[in-house]
Amino acid sequence: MAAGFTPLIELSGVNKHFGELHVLRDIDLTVGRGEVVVVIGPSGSGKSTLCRAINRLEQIETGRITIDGVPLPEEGKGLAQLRAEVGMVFQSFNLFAHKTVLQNLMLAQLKVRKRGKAAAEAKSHQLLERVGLEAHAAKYPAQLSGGQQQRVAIARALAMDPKALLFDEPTSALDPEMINEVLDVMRGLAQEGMTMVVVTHEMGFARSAANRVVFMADGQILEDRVPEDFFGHPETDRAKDFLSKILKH
Ligand SMILES: Nc1ncnc2c1ncn2[C@@H]1O[C@H](COP(=O)(O)OP(=O)(O)OP(=O)(O)O)[C@@H](O)[C@H]1O
Repeated sequence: MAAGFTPLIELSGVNKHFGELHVLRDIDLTVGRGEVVVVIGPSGSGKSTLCRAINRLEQIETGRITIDGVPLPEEGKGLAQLRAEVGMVFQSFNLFAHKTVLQNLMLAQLKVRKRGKAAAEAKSHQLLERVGLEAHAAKYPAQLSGGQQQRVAIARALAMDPKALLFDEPTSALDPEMINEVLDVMRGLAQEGMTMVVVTHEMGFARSAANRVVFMADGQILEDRVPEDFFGHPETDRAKDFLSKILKH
């Protein structure tokens, strides 16, 4: 964790296998309140699995994950609450196709947050305004561009008043011209102090918005440093190799 932050998300000694594959190896990671941690690394290094483990979309075998000092709940109500408090934004948006944009934003507010209809509706409109999509409230996801759908997904996560947001390759499914409209919303959140863990291949975002860059390879965290240090002087051969390949593109 960078200096000046207090811990919000803590992983210690986390291990997970998929069959023979040791996908998370003794992961220790602390994310401070208000900190933006960008997770990068080669394909298959365990970045998504790490992100999903924090939201308990993947079960870990050994180790401990806590949010605000409280271990992740096992199941049931506590799990829905966790996923509200630590929202996740996926590569594929995961909006309900048969619901309007407004309904997508309202659903979990009514069901999980137990907000009244008027309060949920007001909050939804306010967030749609914030991500620049107020005019699209009555549309269905398929009527929006990918970038717009992802901004709806971010607004939906924000509607739960999360303590933190996890982003799993939020721009990987987007056409290049739409990437920035999503990254701009994320930069805004970072500036406002949202705690964020972001798995991404967008190195520009990592450089400009991250407090720390976590570099993973083969299920391990090999480097965990401030962006200037990581990009300026990567320490491990794996990171040097990764950066030389990715920065060529
Ligand atoms: N449900 C699963 N069952 C079996 N293997 C899986 C499963 N999910 C992921 N894996 C494997 O675990 C490894 C790590 O996957 P993960 O998606 O966490 O990597 P990643 O670093 O996010 O990769 P990418 O950048 O390609 O998304 C990969 O080899 C992947 O094929």
